[in-house]
Amino acid sequence: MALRGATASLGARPVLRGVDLTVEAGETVALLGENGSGKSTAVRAVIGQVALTGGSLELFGSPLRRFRHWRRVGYVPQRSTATGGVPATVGEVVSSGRLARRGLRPLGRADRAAVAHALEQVGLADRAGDSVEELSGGQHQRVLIARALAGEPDLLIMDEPLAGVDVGSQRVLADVLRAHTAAGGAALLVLHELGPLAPVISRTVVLRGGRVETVDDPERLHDLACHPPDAAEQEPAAPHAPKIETGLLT
Ligand SMILES: Nc1ncnc2c1ncn2[C@@H]1O[C@H](COP(=O)(O)OP(=O)(O)OP(=O)(O)O)[C@@H](O)[C@H]1O
Repeated sequence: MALRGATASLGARPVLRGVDLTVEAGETVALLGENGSGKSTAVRAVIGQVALTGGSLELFGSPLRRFRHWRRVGYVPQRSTATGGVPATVGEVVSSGRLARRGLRPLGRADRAAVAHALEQVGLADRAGDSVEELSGGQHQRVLIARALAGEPDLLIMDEPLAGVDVGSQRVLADVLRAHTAAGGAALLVLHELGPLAPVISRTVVLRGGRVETVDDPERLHDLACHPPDAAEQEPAAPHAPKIETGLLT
């Protein structure tokens, strides 16, 4: 996946102002930055939900206008936008992740196996028959992750997957990502903090004001990404800070 010089506006507001962002097979890239810096807009541009006004987007080597293999892309939206009051079981929600693959055909054996595997990966194999309304917030998030995994995507995109999620669920996600990239998949995650995901992040990209921020001092990544500038002196840097994106992508 490659965004190059991407610009986009929401209403009259320019939100992306020249973003370069690449994610290669086998990589997990974290997109960080302050509230309103354009992270969600950038990932929504990658899945075609926000139109670019300039620059380009390539998915698996094809320019967006020629790209048809959406089944290769799995998306986990910000939790609050995804599940408002839909009465469905965990199994039904996760099965909907197969839609792009099977169209309107009934679930086949491969579909059922993928759904079962996805539920197992997120530790919800025993909850398939439960209503999603009976789940906690963190379990809800796991369901959305399982829904994306069920589609067996090559590129997994998640918008703030750690929001409101306990350490146990964060570790589950780290395991999911490890398995995904070990199998050659790629992932792009919008995050506010790396937390337990730090060991599985290959690269971080920091957005500020709709542009990729140059981070000269890797020690300051954590502060630049997660805290307002005036808090920068108070917090230590993440112990295993991954490679920092400099804004000059090739
Ligand atoms: N529908 C909209 N119309 C106009 N402006 C919008 C709209 N949605 C978001 N914005 C603005 O676009 C900018 C970027 O928003 P975006 O959601 O991409 O930021 P973000 O980095 O994901 O923030 P957060 O960390 O708070 O989720 C913000 O200034 C926001 O106010």
